[in-house]
Amino acid sequence: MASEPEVIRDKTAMRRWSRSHRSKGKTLAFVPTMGFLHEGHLALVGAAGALADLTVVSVYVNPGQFAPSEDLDAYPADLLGDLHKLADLGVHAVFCPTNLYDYGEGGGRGEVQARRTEGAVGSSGLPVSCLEAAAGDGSGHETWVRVEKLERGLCGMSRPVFFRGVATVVAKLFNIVEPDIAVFGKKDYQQWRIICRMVRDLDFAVKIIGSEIVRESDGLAMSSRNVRLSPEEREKALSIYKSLSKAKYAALQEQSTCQELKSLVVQLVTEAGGIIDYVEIVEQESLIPVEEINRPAVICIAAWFGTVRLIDNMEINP
Ligand SMILES: Nc1ncnc2c1ncn2[C@@H]1O[C@H](COP(=O)(O)OP(=O)(O)OP(=O)(O)O)[C@@H](O)[C@H]1O
Ligand SMILES: CC(C)(CO)[C@@H](O)C(=O)[O-]
Ligand code: BAL
Repeated sequence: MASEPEVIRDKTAMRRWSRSHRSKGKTLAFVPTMGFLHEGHLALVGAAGALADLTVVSVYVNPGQFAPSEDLDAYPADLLGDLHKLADLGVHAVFCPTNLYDYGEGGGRGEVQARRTEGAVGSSGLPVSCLEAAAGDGSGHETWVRVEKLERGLCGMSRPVFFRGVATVVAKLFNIVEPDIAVFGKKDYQQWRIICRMVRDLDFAVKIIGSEIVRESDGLAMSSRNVRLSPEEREKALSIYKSLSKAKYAALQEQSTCQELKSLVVQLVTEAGGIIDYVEIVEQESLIPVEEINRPAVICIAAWFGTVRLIDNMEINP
């Protein structure tokens, strides 16, 4: 039986742990998560375990990537359950930071307490994240990593603070954990591409692995947010997978135009009762919209079912 992972809550202790193992020649693979782990996460952890001597998983719901109007407070959590699952997989350390944005007296605000300030805007006039909203005037943490073009479209349209928050927290986690390899899921396709670009552009010495989407047996992409769907919404949400599969078939067999493919997905999801945020077909690496599928593309969707916003995608390789 595998031994229990070391649970580390302090960022300095995390860096010390990593450095002590790295100084003995061990390689580290890292899987960042927001917890409430499901088989999708566990597949990433399994992939990570095969790629390095030691595996570190972080469990942290990052206020810096949620706008005050989003679902930070409703995000599901089950740390004990997560630790059991990670112990079964032989994970070596679980990083659950309590001081990620704490820079000491006078230099930071400690961890976020008050999170919600609807419609908060920063001094730049741009919407702020729950991190700045909690600090009141945004004077705590003020350094942000932005992957300027890749963050604009798709989820970036309706979540304007999301990707700078993700890029920033992942950069912080990389600086603390100092992994050799990090594994991200392709379910969050734009996020994965953004992290790859950030690592390239900023010369992080971390190899990024993109891991395939893990689905429920009926096709719904696994997501921590699925637990917030009612049984009826869960049924309706299946229209995402069904419509993407039909669109992929139509792209490959019938050479439909991208406009036709997008209309098909919009129609099927809307008929099922979903509210479309976006449906877009983009190049796999640049995420630039395409008119015709004559090169590797990916069809991406975000849609609401009740109060739950789900994302999914399917790569199309002509
Ligand atoms: N079904 C899945 N297949 C593959 N990777 C996944 C899947 N679900 C999540 N991941 C990956 O796990 C990592 C952590 O994601 P996260 O903790 O946000 O889980 P999540 O299920 O995506 O939650 P939610 O979608 O509700 O935010 C990310 O790299 C994400 O892409
Ligand atoms: C990468 C991540 C852990 C950063 O908070 C998060 O966006 C996620 O779980 O996908
Ligand atoms: N998996 C993406 C994290 C988020 O939606 O905030």
